Formats: sequence, C-alpha cells, structure tokens
Amino acid sequence: MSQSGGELKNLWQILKPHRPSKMQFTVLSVLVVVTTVLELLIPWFSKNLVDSISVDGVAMSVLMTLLSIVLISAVFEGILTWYGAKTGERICTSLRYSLIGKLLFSKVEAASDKHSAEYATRVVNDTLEVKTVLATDFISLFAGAVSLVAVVAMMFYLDWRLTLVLLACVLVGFLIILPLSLMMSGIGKAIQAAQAKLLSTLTEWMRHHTLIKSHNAQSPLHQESKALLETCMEHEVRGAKIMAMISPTINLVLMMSMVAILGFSSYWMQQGSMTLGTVTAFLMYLFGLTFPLVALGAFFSNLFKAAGTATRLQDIEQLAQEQLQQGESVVNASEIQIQALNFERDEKVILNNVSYQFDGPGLSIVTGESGSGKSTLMSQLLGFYDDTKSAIFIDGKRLDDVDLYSLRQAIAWVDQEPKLLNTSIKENLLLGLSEQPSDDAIEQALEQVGLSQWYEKIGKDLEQAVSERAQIFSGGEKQRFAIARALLRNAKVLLMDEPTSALDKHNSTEMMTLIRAIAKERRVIMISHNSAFLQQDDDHVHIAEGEIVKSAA
Ligand SMILES: Nc1ncnc2c1ncn2[C@@H]1O[C@H](COP(=O)(O)OP(=O)(O)OP(=O)(O)O)[C@@H](O)[C@H]1O
Repeated sequence: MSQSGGELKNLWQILKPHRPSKMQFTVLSVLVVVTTVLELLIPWFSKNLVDSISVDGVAMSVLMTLLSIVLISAVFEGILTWYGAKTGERICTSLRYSLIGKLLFSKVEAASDKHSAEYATRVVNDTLEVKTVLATDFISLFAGAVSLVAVVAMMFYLDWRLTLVLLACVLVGFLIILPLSLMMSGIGKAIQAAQAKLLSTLTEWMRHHTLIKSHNAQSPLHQESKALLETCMEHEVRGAKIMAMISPTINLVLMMSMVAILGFSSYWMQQGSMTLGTVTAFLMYLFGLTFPLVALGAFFSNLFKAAGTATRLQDIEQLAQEQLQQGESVVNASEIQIQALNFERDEKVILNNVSYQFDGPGLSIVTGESGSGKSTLMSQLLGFYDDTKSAIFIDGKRLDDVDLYSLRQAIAWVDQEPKLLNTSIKENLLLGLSEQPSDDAIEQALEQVGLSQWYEKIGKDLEQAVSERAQIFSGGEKQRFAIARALLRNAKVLLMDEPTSALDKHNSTEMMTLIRAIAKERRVIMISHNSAFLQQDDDHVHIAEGEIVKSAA
C-alpha cells in the first residue's frame, strides 16, 4: 500500500469510533439531497422565465415560483452548513476526549519518551486538521458530489454536446490538481511537527523562566526561537505555494470551459439548434459547478493533510493503558510486603532482590546515597511498573490482583518538590477526591500541618489561583500543603521523598515533629539523606546500589 493510502487507513481507524450516528447521517443526507434539488430547480425555472419573456411582459406565476425556490433553497443551504459543522465539531470533540483519556490513563513509562507539551499539541492542533476536513470540507464534498452528479445529468438532458465539451475541460483540471493535493500530505506532517517542537520548547522555557533569567540565557534562546519559527514558516510557505497553484488552476479550468461553451453555443444558436433559454440555464448550471469543484479541490488537499497527522494521533491511541478499578480493593494497606523485587531498565540493575515489610502505623526512614534507588523503590508501591507488581503484597494481596484506584487512595505520594496544578488552592487540595470535604475539614487539615498562619495570610480564600511557580508558598509551606493534600484523602500510608531537603534546621525540626505526629496514626515511609533524624524506635532502611543493606525496627 502507498504511504498516502496507509495514512488514509490510519485516519479512518482513528475516526471510526467517533463517526456520526445513523440518525445524524440520515438527517445530513436528507438535507444534502433537498438542498441540491432546490438548487437545480433554479436554473430550470430561470430557463422557463427567459423563454417566457415576450413584448407583453413576463409570466408572473413562473417568476413567483422562481423567487420562492431561491428563498427556500437559501434557507436549506444555511441549515445544511450549520448541521454539517455541528456534526464535524461533535466528531472532533469526541476524538479529542478519547485522546485526552488515552494520555491520562496511559502507563507511566508509555508516554515518557516524549515531551508532555508535544502530546498537548497533537491533541489540540493535529485534531484541528481533522476537524477542518470533517466540519467543513466533508459536508461540502458530500453536497458537492451530489450536486455534481445531478448538475451533469441536467446538463446532459439540456444539451449533451455542450456537456461533453465541459467534461473534457474538467477532466484536464482534475488531473492537474490531484498530484498537487497529494503533495500537501507531506507538507501537512512537516508543519505539525515543526509547530509541536515550537510549542514544547516555548512551554519548557516559560516553565524554567527564572533559571533562564538567572543564567542570562534569554538572548541565545531568543535566537534559537528564530530558527524554530523559520522552520515553521518554510513549511507553511511551501503549503501556501501548493494552495496558490490549486486555486488558479481551478479558475483556469472554469475560464476555459466558459470560453469553449460560449463559442460552441453561439455557433449552435446561429444554426438554430439551441435556444437562449437553454444557454442561460447551462451557464447557470456551470456557475453551480464551481462550488463542487472547489469543494473537491479543498477536500483532497485537506484530507491528505489530515491523513498526514493521523499517524501522530495513532501514537497516542496506542499508548499502553492502565486498567483502574479492576481487582480486589485495598482498604487499610496496613501490611506492605516486598518479596525479592528486581527492577532493571536499559540493561542496568536498579533494584536487586529487595525484600522488606512495612506494618501498621509508624515511621520508616529510607536512607542511601544519591542514585541508590530509594525513590525507585517507593514508586514500585504505587503499582506504576507491571514487571514488579508480582513481588509486592498489600494486606496479603498481590499487587497484580489489586485495584490500582483503591491502592492510590490508600497510599499517598508526597514528592520532594511537591507538584501543584495551575488551578485554585481548593482544587489542588482536593485533587482526585470523589467526596468533597467541607471548608471546615480543609481548614482542619491545614491546621494539622501547621499552615493556619499561612491560611490567614492568604485571607482564607480557597478559590485563589495557585500559579505554576506557586509564589504564594515558601518551600516548607509547599511541603506542608502537599502533606495536607495526602491527609485529606485519608491515605493510610504516606510516601515522602525528602520532605526536609529544602528546609533550614528550624523548619526541618518542625517538619519532623509534624511527620512523627502523623506517623502515630499512619505508616509514613520517608526518604532522607539525613540520618540525624533517626530515633531509636524508627524503622530504618538503608539502601546501597539497589540493595537493602541494613534494616532495623
Ligand atoms: N524507569 C526508569 N528507567 C530508567 N532508569 C531509571 C528508572 N527509574 C529509575 N532509574 C534510575 O535508577 C537510579 C536510581 O534512581 P532513584 O531516583 O531511585 O535514586 P535515589 O536513591 O532516589 O536518588 P536521590 O537521592 O538522588 O533522589 C537512577 O540512576 C535512575 O536514573
């Protein structure tokens, strides 16, 4: 199969689950047929009108009928355009929703080789190409194809000689336009790739704005953006060049047709084998052909552009998905057992034959040198990696058989640099909660983590936006906020990755007091480089080169 053929097949596979219902398709077909029939009647009645004109005047009944048809036809055309666009928009929205779901439910490692902004570009921009084809071009093509067949039939009926002249011109035009449309496929793909690169780079720069400023990197990056913009422009200009060739070609075909038709018709009129009314109707039908021909040209060029993006969208459709809410529920997570766990990536052993057990409430401190595998071990407990699930048991149930949704309700992860979404304080705190706690319960959680003063300071306004760089928090406040988020979901186990790393001595001591208080009711597994925090009763796990070398309860 040719490359374009393969891409068209991919596009169909992507769109198939989102195609319109039978009902929508029927409504659309009826609208197309009615609109086309009405449009075909206009030249026919015009012919009757022209042929009825005499020195006595014009036949009023023919004139009134013609005016009524013109009005009704305009109304139907409006309804068809609106309904077609609505159907196309629905398909595009359904496709985007499905792609966003694939991204959100994908396995941790499935999407890790791409920059996140690149996926965002694909979902928003690549689907725009698909939407153009569906919401406008397809409907135009559908209506155009029906009217093309009908117009040609009417023309044959009016005068087959003139129709043959016209068809010969159209065939020549079509053969010129088709290869140009095929060229748009490759250009479409190149434009999408260049725009995705620009967007992901810009997102990255804005995310690390302070890093860039502090390193005086603005000018070189600004220059770099020029190269990216120029690549985008080059592809766009190539696309515009092709489009610039398509439109005049269509016009040229129409002009040639017009000259040929006028020449032949004046000859046949002088011969007496054709009336003025027939020529008028024929010219009106010819005018009516412009729309289907332009629609055909636009459809093919945009279709190949959309097909070019289909492979990129299929990458998202095919991301390995995680199945949540399947298997046995985790309720307490009071016993976490790791049995001979091995974790390897890129032929490198990261965790080697790790066995350990965490029971009930209390504090476990995981120490080890940088890169020894502490965070990797903790992330195994959330069931992110299929290949290690059989080595982990929660309350006696193998992680393979456990419902991951309930597991992640029971075990909360507090990152070293707590992640905050660019939304309100409240939405950040209640992330993923199905039952919304009251504002009082939120206030209590904030008080429990020592954020009462901070809460007063922000005017107790939970709807306040948390910007991406979260300037309303200090490092320690952000950590506490993330702990409050874990407490609000009533997690039974808290995994904390170096919660004191960004804090001074005073704040570290306060944070440890808070963690110890929380560990009275829950199991807290805390990664730390600082073994000075260890107290006699603590459970201490020391990792070196992916192996547990010392543990004490
Ligand atoms: N999914 C993965 N694919 C490839 N390598 C990985 C993966 N997960 C972890 N690693 C590698 O495993 C090693 C251990 O990383 P990890 O983050 O667990 O160390 P750490 O002990 O927590 O270090 P630090 O104290 O500096 O945070 C690193 O070299 C890391 O790159």
